Amino acid sequence: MPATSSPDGTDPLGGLHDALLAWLPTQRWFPAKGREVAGLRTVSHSVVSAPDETPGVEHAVIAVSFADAADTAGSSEERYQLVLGVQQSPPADVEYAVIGRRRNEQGGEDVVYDGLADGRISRLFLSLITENATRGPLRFIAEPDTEAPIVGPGRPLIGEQSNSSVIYGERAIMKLFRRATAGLNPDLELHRALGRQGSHEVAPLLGAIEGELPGESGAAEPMTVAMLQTYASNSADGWSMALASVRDLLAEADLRADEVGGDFAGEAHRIGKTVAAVHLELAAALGTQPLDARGAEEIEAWMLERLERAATAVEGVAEQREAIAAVLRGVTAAGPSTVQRIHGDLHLGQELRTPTGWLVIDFEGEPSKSLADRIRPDSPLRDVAAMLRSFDYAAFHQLGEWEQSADDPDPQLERRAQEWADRNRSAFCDGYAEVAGTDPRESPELLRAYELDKAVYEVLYETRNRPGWVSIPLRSMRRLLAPAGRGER
Ligand SMILES: Nc1ncnc2c1ncn2[C@@H]1O[C@H](COP(=O)(O)OP(=O)(O)O)[C@@H](O)[C@H]1O
Ligand SMILES: O=P(O)(O)O[C@H]1O[C@H](CO)[C@@H](O[C@H]2O[C@H](CO)[C@@H](O)[C@H](O)[C@H]2O)[C@H](O)[C@H]1O
Repeated sequence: MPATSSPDGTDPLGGLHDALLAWLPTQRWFPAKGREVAGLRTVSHSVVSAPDETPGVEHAVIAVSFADAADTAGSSEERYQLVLGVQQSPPADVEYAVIGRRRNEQGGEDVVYDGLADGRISRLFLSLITENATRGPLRFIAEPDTEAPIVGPGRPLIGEQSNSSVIYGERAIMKLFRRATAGLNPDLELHRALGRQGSHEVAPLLGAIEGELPGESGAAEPMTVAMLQTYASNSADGWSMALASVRDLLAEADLRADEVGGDFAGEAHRIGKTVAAVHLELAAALGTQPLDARGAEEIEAWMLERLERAATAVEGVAEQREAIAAVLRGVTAAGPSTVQRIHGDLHLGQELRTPTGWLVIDFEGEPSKSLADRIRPDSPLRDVAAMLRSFDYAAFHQLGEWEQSADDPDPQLERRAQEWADRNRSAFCDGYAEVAGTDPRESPELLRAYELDKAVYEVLYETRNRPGWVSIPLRSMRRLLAPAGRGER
């Protein structure tokens, strides 16, 4: 059971709470930027390093409470995991990751910093995984029948991320899940299931770190701390590739989407095939079940509840509330279908083009959903719809940079962006149908409901994270509501 305080009864992170409160909003993975933080408490704390090891390594879970409990995620307290490095004089290259200072048992002061910034700590974690070691409440587990490369220190991944990853010599990548949630993380669960299914569509799993989280009753519950997988070197993500293609098209005023050098349709087709293969493998590994009327009502109720939250937060949604609800009701109107485990938050940035094909990454599901909701079987059309949304995003997000003024959009540019989106959405569906054996476009009501639900989610997501982007899903919402599925953008 993780210690919640030091042996003398004091909170070992007590003196650091103010420093943590100042540090957290500066972290990319902290999703609650802009929310009013009411307080912080230590939920669990344990020492991971052996007594003679330098630097000291600690694992902690903190709970951050918010003044605005009516947040879009609806929670007033969120739990996060920390790996801390502790040393009196840490090397200069971790200075940027310093959180604060804390008195030590010798009467001196230690520097406490984000441990993943320290290559010595990431190297220690990698070797503990290969040894199947246990340290305090943490269990380091090598994936059976695989061998993690023993390489030097990890280097932190710099970039947009909801968690924190370190890369080991272009051979392996370890992701520390920042949100602390009891239960098996679906990213680990589905990578494990797909890997054991022999999937070529995901990067092979190499290991994991599991820990414990004190539950409501005080009893410890298992929790996924981190996941180690093969690093796909020489890969490019689908979002960057798609943006380059749209840029080429917008720059070539006289050419059609199929005539410009950077046409993406061939890749969109391959991505469609890859996503369908993942769905078939997930079905084979974890089963499918028929979606009866009750199940459909539950999914629909969830969508309608999200619509209410979005309508309360965003005027552009409130104005269209009834029309949106009518489309979402397509879920119960559509008749029987099948559900299974799916990705749950698919987009072009979750797909990596390697020299041999596409890989799908990050099976955590939508970050704002509870674990129970993220692992609930759902229609594969949710993933298909999310990809269709992503092609729209890629097509329209650069338009602002090309348009003379947002109030005076250039209809020619809009037409060209629309042409790119249509071409790639179709290519994706063609590829999907080829492998899945069923064409998603043959279920138009359900597909439209899932697409609109995703757009509603995106309006909320962008309002909170990237307000400058909110017009992208708002425009798509108007298009999806237009009578023939086409309209004002
Ligand atoms: N197996 C992998 N090989 C190469 N790069 C990867 C791999 N997994 C993730 N990445 C890179 O790390 C980034 C973040 O990974 P992701 O799983 O999406 O993290 P998060 O859940 O924190 O958003 C990705 O956008 C990609 O650039
Ligand atoms: O990658 P995450 O699992 O953190 O997913 C969240 O962030 C995504 C943005 O990074 C967000 O995706 C939205 O923006 C994408 C372009 O940046 C676009 O391709 C997607 O279609 C759009 O939904 C995702 O919704 C969110 O959950």
